[in-house]
Amino acid sequence: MRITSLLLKSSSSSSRWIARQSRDPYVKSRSGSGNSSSGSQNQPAYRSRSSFKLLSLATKYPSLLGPTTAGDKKVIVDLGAAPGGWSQVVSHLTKGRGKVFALDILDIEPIPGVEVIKGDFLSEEVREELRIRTIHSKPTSQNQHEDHDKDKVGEEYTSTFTSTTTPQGMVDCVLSDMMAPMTGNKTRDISLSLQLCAAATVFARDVLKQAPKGEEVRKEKEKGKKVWPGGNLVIKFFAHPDMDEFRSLELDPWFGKVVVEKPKESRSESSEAYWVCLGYKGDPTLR
Ligand SMILES: C[S@@+](CC[C@H](N)C(=O)[O-])C[C@H]1O[C@@H](n2cnc3c(N)ncnc32)[C@H](O)[C@@H]1O
Repeated sequence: MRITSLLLKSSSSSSRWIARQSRDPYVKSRSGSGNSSSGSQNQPAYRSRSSFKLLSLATKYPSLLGPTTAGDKKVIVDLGAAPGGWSQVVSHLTKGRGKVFALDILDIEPIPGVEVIKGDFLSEEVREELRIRTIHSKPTSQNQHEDHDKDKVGEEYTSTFTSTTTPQGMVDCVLSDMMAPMTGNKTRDISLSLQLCAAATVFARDVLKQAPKGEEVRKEKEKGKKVWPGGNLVIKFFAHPDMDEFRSLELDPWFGKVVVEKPKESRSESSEAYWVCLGYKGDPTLR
């Protein structure tokens, strides 16, 4: 194909993209009138269109960012966080009282209360650094690390946790909106996406708070609704039979409840969806 036709092809797809963006209400409200710091009192401006997907999920699942215990500080990990929309939402919903770790290969402009880590999540060293940072995060009333308190920082503290097993997770919620650049080759794209899902899942198993044995699910006193006391995981995936198999083997047995969600803000022509995994129960073979 000649380069001119490639250019023509890309310019017509660019115009389609621009037209679609200008019609998209979530793109319009993302940055107010072009100023990303603008926004109303109730609805702050967010950096990404994707922010509205997380807002939608958090509205449907009020304890998504962590079991709602008054005064409890949440620890939340945001994977594939750039430009920072989901972290802004988390910071907003936790009223700045949570501890948020945002990781991406790309730069993320600072967000108050959010600790940014730049690195490739598929690198074992990067995952290990993030895991250690979550262990150093401020303990919550529920955490079971009282013997690893703040004065145990530095080498001793770190070396205690350099093994791949965390005795008890510190994290209330792991969010993954990670998405590798699409190559157009479906087999390759699904395989890359599966790799990211697998890395996020293994990491979540290592760091999430685990529901106490025998208390994996309970009913709320007032409304009689079911609640899952363990930590939660949200992962973006692309619909494919391999993904269904991944879910039934790697997610369903480990969580109290796993649901597929396609927020209305997610474009209908995209095969993306999210697994919302509630109530981490731990290794099914050990229960
Ligand atoms: C859809 S965007 C995330 C948008 C973000 N949730 C927001 O609201 O601003 C997907 C992100 O995944 C990141 N990503 C893809 N592969 C990654 C990897 N291996 N490690 C870290 N980040 C990765 C990309 O750099 C990209 O910023």
